[in-house]
Order: sequence, then C-alpha cells, then structure tokens
Amino acid sequence: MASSPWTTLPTAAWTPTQYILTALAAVVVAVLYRFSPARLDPREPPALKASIPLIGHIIGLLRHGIDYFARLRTAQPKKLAAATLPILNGKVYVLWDVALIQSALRHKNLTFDLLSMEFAQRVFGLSDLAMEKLWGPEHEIESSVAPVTMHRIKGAMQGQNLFRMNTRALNYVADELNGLGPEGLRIPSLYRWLRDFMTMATSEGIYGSQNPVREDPSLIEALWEFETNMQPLFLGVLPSIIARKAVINREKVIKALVPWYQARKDYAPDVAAITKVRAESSREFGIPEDEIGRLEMALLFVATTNTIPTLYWFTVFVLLRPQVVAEICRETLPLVTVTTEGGRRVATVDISKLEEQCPLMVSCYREAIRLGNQGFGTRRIMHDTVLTDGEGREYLFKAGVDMMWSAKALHRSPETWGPDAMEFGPERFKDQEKFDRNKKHSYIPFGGGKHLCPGRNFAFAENLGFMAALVVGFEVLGLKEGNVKLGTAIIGEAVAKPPAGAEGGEVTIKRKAGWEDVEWRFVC
Ligand code: HEM
Repeated sequence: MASSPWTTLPTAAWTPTQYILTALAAVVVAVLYRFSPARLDPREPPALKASIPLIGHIIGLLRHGIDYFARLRTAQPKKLAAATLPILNGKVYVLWDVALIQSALRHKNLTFDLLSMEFAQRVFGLSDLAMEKLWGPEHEIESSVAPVTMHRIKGAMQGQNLFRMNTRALNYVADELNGLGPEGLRIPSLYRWLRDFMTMATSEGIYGSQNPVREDPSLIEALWEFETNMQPLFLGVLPSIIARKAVINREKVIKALVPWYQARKDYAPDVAAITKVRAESSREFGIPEDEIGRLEMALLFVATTNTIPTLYWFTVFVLLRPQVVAEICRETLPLVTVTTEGGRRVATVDISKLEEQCPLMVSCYREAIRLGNQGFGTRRIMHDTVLTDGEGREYLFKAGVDMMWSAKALHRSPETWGPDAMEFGPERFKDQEKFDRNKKHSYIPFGGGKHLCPGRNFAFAENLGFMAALVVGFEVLGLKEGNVKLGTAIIGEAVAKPPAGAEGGEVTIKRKAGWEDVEWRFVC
C-alpha cells in the first residue's frame, strides 16, 4: 500500500524552539503580506517607490507637506503625468497633468462625497448611529445624505438666496466700518481683526438675527483654535489625546449649535437657505436631533476656513500697492451712491456690478486666490476608470483608491503663468477671457465638476464688498511689507494662513477726508 506523504512527516520530532520560530515566521509573513504594496495593473500610472519601503511617502509628506508631490515630480528623470505611490499595503494616485486633473474633476466615477463623510465623522465626532443615518438604508454613497444635500446646497447658494445671505453678511461689515470714530481704529494685528469681524459677518449671513456667534462671540476664538489644531483628527484615532485642543474648542462651538438646531431656529425667515436645507436633509435622513448641531459645525467651518485667509491675502496685496488702491478706488466710486437720510449721509455700495465694472479689483482677488490657494484636490475612485492625459495617453485608475493633485503646483507653474509666477501681478486676470486653455484649466482654487465650491459667490461678495468700501472711504496706515509674508498651507488646508509674526502687524484704519460722517450700506 502506498503510504500517504503526510504519514512520513516527523510529527513528534519538533522542539519547542522550532514551534516558536515557525510561529514567528508565520507572523512575519502575515505582516509582510498585509503591508506589501499592492500589485499594479500595467495600465495604472507607473509606481514611484520611496527609498524607505511602505512608509517612505508618508515620511515625505510629513517632511515636505504640501510641496511633496511637486518635489517628487521634479526628482524623476522624465516629466510624469501621473504616478502610483505605494503606501503601506495600499496606494494613492498622484496627478500632475492638467488634462488628467480636469478629467478627474469632471468624471462621474470619482467622488468627494465619501471623503466628506469620513471627514464629518473624524473631524466633528459624529456617533456611529448618526453615520448610519447619513449613509441611509442602502449604505451606498450615491443614495447617502451627501449627494442629496450637496445638490440642494447648489440651489440654496444662487439667485435671491445668495443675495439675501450676501446682504446680511455685508450689513455686519457695514456695522463694523460705521463704528469707526474720527480718531480711527488702531488694530494690533491686521489678520486677527479681519479674521474676527469677518467670522462674525459670515455667521450673520448663515444664521440671521438669532446668530449664536453674536450671542457668544468667544465662539470665534474657539472656531479658529479648532481650525488651527484639527489636522491630527484626520487620522480618526484617539481624538481627545492627539488633538486635545481641537476637541475642546470644537465641543465649545458644538455646545452652542446643538440647542440652536434643537430649538429649530433654522426655521426663522432670516436664516440662510443653505443653513435650512442642510438641517432639513439631516432631519429627513433621521439624524438624531442632538447631533444636527454637531454635523452643522461643518457649515460654519467651510464658510470661514478659506474665505478669511483669502480676504487677508487680497487685502494686504492690494494695500501694499498705493497705485492699485487708487485705481480700484477710481473704478469703484461710480458704484457708491451718497444720499441724505434724516440729516445723515448714507453711502450705498452696489455690489451686483462689481464684477462687471471693477476689472482691477476682480483681477487682484483672483490673483490673491491663485497665490493663497495651495491645497490638495482629492477624489475617491468608485469604479475602475480610464482617464486620458494631455498627450492622449490612457491610464487605468482602480476602484477604492484615492487620487490627489496639488493646486499649488498648478497655480505656481512658471510654464503656465510665466517667469513671475511667484509674484503678485495685480493685472494678471484682467484679460482672463483671453487665457489659453492651459491657463484656464490650471486655475482650480474652487475645485471643479460637480463638487465645484458652492460658496464661491458668497466669498466673492464678502471679499469684494469689504474692499470696495475700504478703498473708497478709508485709509489704512502703517502696513509694512516686512509684516507680510505669504505662508505655505499645511496638509488639509486649501488656503495658506499668514505665518506667525507676519500677520500684517499693527495698522490704523481711518475714515478718508470727505467720508468722515457717512454711514455705509451695501445692496446686492
Ligand atoms: C475663497 C473662499 C473659498 C475657497 C477658496 C473654497 C475652496 C473650496 C474647494 C477647493 C472645495 C473642494 C472642491 C472640489 O474638490 O472640487 C470646496 C468645496 C466646498 N465649499 Fe468652498 N471655498 C471657499 C468658500 C466657501 C464658502 C463661503 C462656503 C459656504 C458658505 C463653502 C462651501 C463649500 C462646500 C459645501 C463644499 C463641498 C462641495 C461638494 O462636496 O460638492 N466654500 N471649497
């Protein structure tokens, strides 16, 4: 009888040491398997292996931050359109080619919603129950709350809805400017002043007359403390330990928002449509009432986090150039109507015509965003997708993988913007209609496709409305070039903040001669 091969095994001959060594080897093999880089299909973008396997790219990102992808590309012998970065046992795609990035922004297989959902849970601390509701019964991203709400938000940020929100926010800007007495206002830090009063203006636009931030202005500091310290929350582990300051400040803001939504203050007629539709979508999906305020901290966050640093860059880049200030004042003056009401002089700025009649101011705004906006664009691939680069080469992008690109790399490319790409060029966007395709496609401060930022027009109104009144009716004294330095965004930020010590320094704002007694107003 032929013996089974198993019967020949030396079953009883192993020593305890051999057992231990075999078990250890099995563990090592399992770990290596788990963390070995995923295999690539030859149609995927070429793999760029880091010198330190598994974690090299993570170290690169930690070391070089937002500039890592640009450095990686420069280090290659030939210019790549895209690459696959093996990270731990997975991978991330990075795109550099403009045509590929534009196709990614517009492709229906790629979504931002999955990332927004993860962001909501990790950053704002939503419970598993709330997440279950957000996902909906089918647990599919397409039928979850995210695309439904985003679709509704777009309508809520247009036409009359937008005008009402702009007017309420700008009325607060007017209050701030009207409060300036004849002696002017001495501001210890220009950035802090802009940050604080525009956060209040924005919250007025969002929440109306029962604004919880007006009821407790210390929420402004809490919001920005959260914002500055929240990055470790992206990791989704031990939030109270790794991001203690962010969590404490987040909870302070949430504590004010939860009762606001529980009391259904979003039903009031002067609350912005975006605030209403977001809260109603949450209620429709069955999010527990006591978590709506938690989720809705996201609204206050997105409405301020990028607009306000943008306002700072726009303001300082303009104010440092007296000739630009004079020209913007000249083009804005026809939009300011001075009337007399009950013995008071009222100056009304019509912001609906700013885009059409103030080409230099609009150009300066777009240029400030080009330099200030440096963030990574991100999408998750829902189904295997083929995209084509500018030279007609096709690449396969596999489902479940994230892809990223750097707005900073596109916004600063000398090939696209010329040798002065790093400089502020006030007039650069004056002939925007004549931009070639490459320039048009390389300007992506608000993302694109179906996730194109729905708040961009609100940000435009706040920024340009403020600037219009400032250049016509006020002068800012004491701003020094040495107190301004363009910062670098950190990972997770779209718009860079000014570095510590370069926040514009101390300035004084005074009413201009001839405008001492006017009361400012805005119409949209
Ligand atoms: C200058 C100011 C702003 C900048 C630079 C900015 C930038 C961006 C960017 C880059 C995205 C990602 C788009 C993509 O990946 O395609 C985004 C999305 C978004 N932004 Fe803004 N944003 C600004 C102001 C605002 C304001 C004021 C609001 C709300 C009041 C807002 C609400 C949103 C929302 C809700 C999304 C998500 C859209 C979606 O997932 O479909 N943003 N923004």
